[in-house]
Amino acid sequence: MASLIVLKCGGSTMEELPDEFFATIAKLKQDGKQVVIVHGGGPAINDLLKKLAIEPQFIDGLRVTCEDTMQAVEMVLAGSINKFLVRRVQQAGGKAWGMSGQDAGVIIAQKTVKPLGLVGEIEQVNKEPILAVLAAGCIPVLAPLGIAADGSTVFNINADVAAGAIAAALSADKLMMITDVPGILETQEDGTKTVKAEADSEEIKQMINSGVIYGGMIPKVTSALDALGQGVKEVVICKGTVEDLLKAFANEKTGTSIKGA
Ligand SMILES: Nc1ncnc2c1ncn2[C@@H]1O[C@H](COP(=O)(O)OP(=O)(O)O)[C@@H](O)[C@H]1O
Ligand SMILES: CC(=O)N[C@@H](CCC(=O)OP(=O)(O)O)C(=O)O
Repeated sequence: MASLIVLKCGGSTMEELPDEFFATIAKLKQDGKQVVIVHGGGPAINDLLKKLAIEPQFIDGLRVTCEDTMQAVEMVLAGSINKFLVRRVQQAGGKAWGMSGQDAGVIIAQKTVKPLGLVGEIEQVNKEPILAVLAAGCIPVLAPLGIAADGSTVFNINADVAAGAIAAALSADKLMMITDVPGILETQEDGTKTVKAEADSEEIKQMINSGVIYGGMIPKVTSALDALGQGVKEVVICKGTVEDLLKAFANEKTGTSIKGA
């Protein structure tokens, strides 16, 4: 298959990604590149919970998900955000096929043993439905939900974790984590912040321990390392500018590049 890139679009970017972002993806697809989008939606879930008078709660960056919260998560991720992205791709001339990890059993998950309620841990990713969507000439747009093996339960899955597992199952050439910062930032002695061009697993562990990497960046880098351990060639953390996309597909450096040992 042609080179395949998984794009994880963070909820933090939903209102920021310009038309040119989607036009570039549609053009890359026309040129024979394979693109799979996995999206988040944390801020939009928080907005809906606020309207429902439910206080969002997180442990280590993961949402504590009671049944009422799960309903809101499903509405936002599989509903509004997923279809918003489908419309953006189609407005840009591409053909998008929105689905969640529940559909066709793409993400089989089980309830985490952590005290997080209906948060799922991924047991298996079934890549065939994604490959079928690609073969149909469409761009798969996936919401990070999982389904129990017996079909009984829907689970909330962090989008970075879902994107890493999907990239691994597809043996993607690259996983691009598109977020609201241009890469992993480090503070220099003079106080300026610079993007770290490359990071390996040792450096990442040190940056987590020293607090340089915190909050929402933690699931990104841990999922990146997991994906690399499972055969993904490179993970890039970046803002997803048109330049970032073109460089990534041309195999040039952009943002922070994380490579396996
Ligand atoms: N070293 C770091 N460099 C850049 N961002 C960092 C770092 N450590 C933590 N972050 C935080 O991670 C955030 C991105 O994660 P998150 O808010 O979960 O975004 P998304 O919705 O795109 O997944 C940044 O906005 C920043 O606040
Ligand atoms: C278990 C868990 O935390 N799920 C996330 C799923 C969405 C997500 O990850 O969105 P971002 O990419 O915008 O962070 C949540 O409920 O917020």
